[in-house]
Amino acid sequence: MKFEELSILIVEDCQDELETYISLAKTCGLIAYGASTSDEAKQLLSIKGFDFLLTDIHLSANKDSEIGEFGFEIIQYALETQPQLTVLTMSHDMDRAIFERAFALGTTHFLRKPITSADEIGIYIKLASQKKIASQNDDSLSVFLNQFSNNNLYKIYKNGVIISSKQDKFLSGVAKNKKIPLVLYGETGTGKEEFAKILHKKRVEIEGMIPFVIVNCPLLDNDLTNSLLFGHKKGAFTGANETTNGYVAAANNGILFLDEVQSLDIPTQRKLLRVLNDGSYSRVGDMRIIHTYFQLIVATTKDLDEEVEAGRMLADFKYRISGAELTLDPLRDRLDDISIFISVFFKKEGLFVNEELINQIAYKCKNCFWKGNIRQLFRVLQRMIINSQLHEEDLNIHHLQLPNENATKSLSGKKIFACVNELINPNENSQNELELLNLLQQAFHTDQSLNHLLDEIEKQILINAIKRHDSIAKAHTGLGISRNAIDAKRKKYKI
Ligand SMILES: Nc1ncnc2c1ncn2[C@@H]1O[C@H](COP(=O)(O)OP(=O)(O)OP(=O)(O)O)[C@@H](O)[C@H]1O
Repeated sequence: MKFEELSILIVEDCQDELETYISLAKTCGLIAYGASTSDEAKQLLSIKGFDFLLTDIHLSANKDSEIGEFGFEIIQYALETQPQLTVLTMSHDMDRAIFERAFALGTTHFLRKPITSADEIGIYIKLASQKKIASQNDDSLSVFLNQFSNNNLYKIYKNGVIISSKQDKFLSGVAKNKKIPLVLYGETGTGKEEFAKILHKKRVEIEGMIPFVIVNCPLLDNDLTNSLLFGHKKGAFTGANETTNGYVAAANNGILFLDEVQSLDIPTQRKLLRVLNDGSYSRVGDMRIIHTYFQLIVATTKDLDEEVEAGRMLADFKYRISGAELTLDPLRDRLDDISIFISVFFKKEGLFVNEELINQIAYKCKNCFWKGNIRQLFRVLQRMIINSQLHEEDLNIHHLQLPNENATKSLSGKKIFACVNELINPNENSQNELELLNLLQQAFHTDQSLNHLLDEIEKQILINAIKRHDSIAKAHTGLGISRNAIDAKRKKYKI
């Protein structure tokens, strides 16, 4: 893979690694420059234009300073001074917070260190260039997206976020009623944060720029939680050299998004409750009462009623954060949407993929469990592109590598039926079990709508689980779905 005449700045604090990366980049035909601290990188960026930046995250500001996450500062500086630049980030640490912050700042791809081959650099440079061209070619993306949006079932945003028209309307309603909090339920990777961002976008369209503050609750450091959320007064504790405003102040007149809200401890819930009731709070080490008003969005992978029942969440807090509620279904429950996700993903990556290949990929993906949901699907598709580039072949179905735990079971229909039959003793079959066996028999011997059959089977499983547990709360836990999900299914199947 050759990239003649294109230049790259590589920032890496380990001298040996820096030299290796420069030499690998040169093998790809890139004109490569190196820097080992953030000050050096900024200096180079201020005097010379580059096509690409490849930066480590953990490095020092200068030769005398300690190592910190200065890579973020470099990305920010680079894109401010050279907005046309394409940024790639590398790190040993594939920590999700780092990953997401790098992307939020404008990174197009994230490479795991150490990088050992020129091909690896070449592939990512090629992918990054395609993605950049696709995002600049906004018109073609919009025309493409409109094909799907026009059928009125979906709204597709320019950044590729796909949402049902019904959900979009719902969020528009919440945006107009900014006193209503929003609770987003859903497994990991179902798009809760994306939905929160859409709500913010809708409010900005109505009111102009307003703050949007994201708090990843599990990452709040126990000792510093109060200070991070509510700010502190200078001198309040050792190390409090300046008075700070916390997240709640930063969200004033805007939106505070508490991700994984169930992980907040009880004292913090109590303090937040006061803010949510009348907007009042005080900084750590300060008696003065201050006010802040924001719309609250919380996201959770848990059933909040159960959190209350288990004593992990204050009933008052749950009551106060409840308002509008949206449950984002797992990908395995929205198989009809898989083709659209795949099409939009490739379009955003700047790749033309024909309909036949999209259908083949979708067919295979529909048999997967997708425990990481849309995030996991997109990673698998990204891996597919990388596989095709590594083999220097046009993208084809053989490049698709489904995650192992998702591998389709290779039992034939007859074998599955025999297994089920063995599990259920025919002499003691309940009406419900017989119904299930009938359905499976029909499924294997006649042509019927797959979705209809799966719905019918799901219904029988739910009826059985509710009967077996004699409690809806226990049934949804047993089935590994949320309370909201079971309620929605009960409504759908009129159970
Ligand atoms: N509706 C969607 N349309 C397009 N892409 C989506 C959508 N939902 C999620 N994604 C993709 O999946 C990724 C993960 O989504 P997001 O972070 O919003 O999930 P989440 O539910 O907040 O996950 P977690 O609970 O782990 O924080 C996004 O970065 C995006 O690439």
